[in-house]
Amino acid sequence: MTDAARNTIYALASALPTRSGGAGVAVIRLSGPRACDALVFLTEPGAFARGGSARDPALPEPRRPVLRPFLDPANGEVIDRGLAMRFAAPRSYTGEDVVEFHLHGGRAVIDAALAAIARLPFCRLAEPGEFTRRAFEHGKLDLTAAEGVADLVGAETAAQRRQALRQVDGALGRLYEAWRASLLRALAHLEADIDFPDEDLPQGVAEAVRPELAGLRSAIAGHLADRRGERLRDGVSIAIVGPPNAGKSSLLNLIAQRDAAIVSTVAGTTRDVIDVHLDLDGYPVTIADTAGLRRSHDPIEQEGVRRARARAETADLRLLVVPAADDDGQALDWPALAHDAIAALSTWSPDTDLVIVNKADLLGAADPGPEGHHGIASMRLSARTGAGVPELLGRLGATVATLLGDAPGANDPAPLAASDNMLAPPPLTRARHREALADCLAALDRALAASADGVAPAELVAEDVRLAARALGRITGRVGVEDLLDVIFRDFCIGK
Ligand SMILES: Nc1nc2c(ncn2[C@@H]2O[C@H](COP(=O)(O)OP(=O)(O)OP(=O)(O)O)[C@@H](O)[C@H]2O)c(=O)[nH]1
Ligand SMILES: [K+]
Ligand SMILES: [Mg+2]
Repeated sequence: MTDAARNTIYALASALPTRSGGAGVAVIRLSGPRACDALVFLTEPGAFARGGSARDPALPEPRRPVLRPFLDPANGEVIDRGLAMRFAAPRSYTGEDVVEFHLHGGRAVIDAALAAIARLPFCRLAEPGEFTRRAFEHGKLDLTAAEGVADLVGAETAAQRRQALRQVDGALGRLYEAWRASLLRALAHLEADIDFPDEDLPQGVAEAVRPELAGLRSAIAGHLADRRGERLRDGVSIAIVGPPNAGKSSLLNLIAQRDAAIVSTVAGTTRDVIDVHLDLDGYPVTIADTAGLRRSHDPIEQEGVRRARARAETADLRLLVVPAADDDGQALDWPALAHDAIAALSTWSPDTDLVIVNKADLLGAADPGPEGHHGIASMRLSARTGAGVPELLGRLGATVATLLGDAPGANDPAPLAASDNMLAPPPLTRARHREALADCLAALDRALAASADGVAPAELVAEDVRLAARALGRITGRVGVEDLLDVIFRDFCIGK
């Protein structure tokens, strides 16, 4: 049988069993023209040898699970007993005939079941993302919703889950399609002018579509300027920076609740950037510990300081840690240390960043120090005793919520607390969308410039409006995406 004929695909849809054991249930999914034949062959003794088919009486009603033995079609051995269910095309996830088996989740069961399916000559193992790709190809969802499926499976926090689910439901796709529809309307006007140039129009058509194009331009520019969706998908990035031995790694370990970074009395211990991913009040954050900022002759430490600076510059939020005392308990001039560190980096933001005066356990109550540093608020804590850390986390949580466009506390388990945010237009979530929107914006700018003088030929404006619409169509998958599909679905894992 040729590979093209093996177009009924199968895969384990649930997680692989780990070394410590399997889950209670494993789900194996098949999709394609002969999924129902597979169901019969895998559950009806002797059917494979007989050459039975989907018309076999053994086929259950669609969407009704039935308890069946799961057989090896080669020799009839019962591998497991579980639920079998089918979905008839087009009313299925992929739009094709789909069959699901719910078996026991142990490794031996899964291995034997997959090997049994592989013996059916018309079945092959699915590629990563192939189920969702087929769903896209059958018009079940647009590309943004397909990407939402991958994000939903990968979501680690409540806010990420909400954003991904909204995208699966098509909110982002609808926004882009509405923009595209308004471009296509403008294009239709322009084309009418091209086709019937002698009609006496009160005003140049190119000029007449300007308000619509200008409105769209500002909506897209606003959408591009909003980084909340990407921050939520990728995690808000927090950089811990400061002079050597300030206790940066100690603070990271305390927040992470594990020994992620080496702590020692030696100044210059940390060299690489150490990232820790955390769920902060339901929001995803990545906290980076970095090398202490100082001049050094050691090329490795120099590279560490370069990386620390680079991370601090690109982070969404900076925590500048300064020590209030040295290891012998001698008070240090920490305001001066803070001043130097602030002067050494260019990207400080009083809205988000904090100066953390660490080793407060060594600091007499007598030394409150200045409250603000170049407008950046400060707080004291002790990475040794943990004093002040809950306050820090509370403040970080509120700042992260604000960065993501939520009211502080919106993620608290209150009824539909985030509903306000749900009514706002969905934000941009991916670099792929950003690139296409930037192309769209550039084409719109050209169209607006060409139509500004009022005498531009409609053809000229129409061409750029067409390009702008095309750029939007590529986001949802309406136009010219064949070349993109392999890249997009490669990011999925097998079984999705
Ligand atoms: N007393 C006291 N000591 C602390 C505190 N935080 C850190 N230390 C000590 O300060 C020393 C340096 O801590 P680190 O966490 O390695 O400091 P760092 O800023 O990561 O240092 P580098 O990576 O070398 O830049 C260690 O001996 C810690 O135990 C604190 O709150 N109080
Ligand atoms: K150190
Ligand atoms: Mg360190």
